Amino acid sequence: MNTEREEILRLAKVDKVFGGDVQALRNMSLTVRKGDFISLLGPSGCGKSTALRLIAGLSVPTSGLIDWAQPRGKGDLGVVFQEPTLMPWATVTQNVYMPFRLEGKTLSSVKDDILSVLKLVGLEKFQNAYPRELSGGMKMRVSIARAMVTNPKLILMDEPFAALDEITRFKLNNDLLEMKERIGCTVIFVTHSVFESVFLSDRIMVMAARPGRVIEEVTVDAPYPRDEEFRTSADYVAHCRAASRALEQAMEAAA
Ligand SMILES: Nc1ncnc2c1ncn2[C@@H]1O[C@H](COP(=O)(O)OP(=O)(O)OP(=O)(O)O)[C@@H](O)[C@H]1O
Repeated sequence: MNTEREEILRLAKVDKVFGGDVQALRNMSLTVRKGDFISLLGPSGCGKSTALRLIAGLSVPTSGLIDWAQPRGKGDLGVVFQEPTLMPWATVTQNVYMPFRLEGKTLSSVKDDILSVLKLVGLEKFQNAYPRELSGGMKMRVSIARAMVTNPKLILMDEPFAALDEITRFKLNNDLLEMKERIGCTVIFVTHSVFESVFLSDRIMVMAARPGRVIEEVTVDAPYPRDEEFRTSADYVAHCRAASRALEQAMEAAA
């Protein structure tokens, strides 16, 4: 990990308590630097989505701080959910245009940005298609394009590939890393999957439930770009073993 890279965001001792007694997150600290690919890995209920919602500003911490290094502007944050959440009545282009529309920009002024992100996700031939004409993987690509189109400082992804079949998921994992290389974005990615977290991330925050907390940070120091060769390498397996062990400890800690 290169600590020289520009800092984007810092969480310091963040707690989130719901309804006075559900401690969804305890004492979470995390520094996010430009270019990081960080996974939040843990069992159901360990506070992964709560952490993303706090970072997105959709919820406020009960205590602790969430500090952006620079004031966050519109378009500085992209979010991808497990469901693609596309507007069924709108074309691919119109769906990807949405974040710009919220910024008050006209479609004609951002057409080139939309085309270039659709090329990035491999959907330039589907600009005028409607969501019902697309496969699950293609819909997720549109959702990723919509999150990336404003060139945000940070992209939050909440189990985006969990509902997809394994082959589509592997392909999207590969493509996501390729996109990250090409546009140099910064990602926080929520997943239940050890294999996915190791393939994608340079840092894995392994979390435990009741209360939700980070119990270990696993560093995946394998270089990018990563491809199918990495997925079958001894290095990959060794990192998966380390992350699995940390996850087992997380499950034991919550038992
Ligand atoms: N709005 C809310 N009100 C009350 N409790 C909540 C609320 N949101 C989350 N929780 C509780 O906080 C804890 C953490 O939830 P969270 O959804 O962040 O976990 P998660 O790790 O993302 O789980 P999953 O992997 O199942 O999505 C859980 O016990 C959950 O029931």
